[in-house]
Amino acid sequence: MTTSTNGTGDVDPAVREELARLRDSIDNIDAAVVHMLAERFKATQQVGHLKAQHQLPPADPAREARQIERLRTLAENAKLDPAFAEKFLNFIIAEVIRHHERIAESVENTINGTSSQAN
Ligand SMILES: O=C(O)C(=O)C[C@]1(C(=O)O)C=C[C@@H](O)C=C1
Repeated sequence: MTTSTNGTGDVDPAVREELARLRDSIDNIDAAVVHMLAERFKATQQVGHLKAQHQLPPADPAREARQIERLRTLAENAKLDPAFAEKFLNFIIAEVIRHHERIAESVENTINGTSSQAN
């Protein structure tokens, strides 16, 4: 293995620059992911309210199966591990379902005249 230190323990400036450039790109991607997730959760909050108002169940396993199938194909085409893409989507959906359940409880409590609020 080659070393990028110059013998005094300092990292080669060219390597340091390349690392900084790549980290800038990673920071931009992470920011985009956060913004996209925020938009997704804004949409799913609205779905949660719609479902609660019309007594629809928080989870829709058939819809999830279609989403997973679609995301796995997208991941394969993008050379991303489809198993990772599936785990990531399941992780997000589990959180969405938790939010849906909280919203449903809150709507029920409102109908029954008991307090508490979810947004
Ligand atoms: O599409 C819905 O019905 C949703 O509630 C959204 C969503 C999702 O996060 O994509 C969440 C829960 C359902 O099981 C399926 C999909």
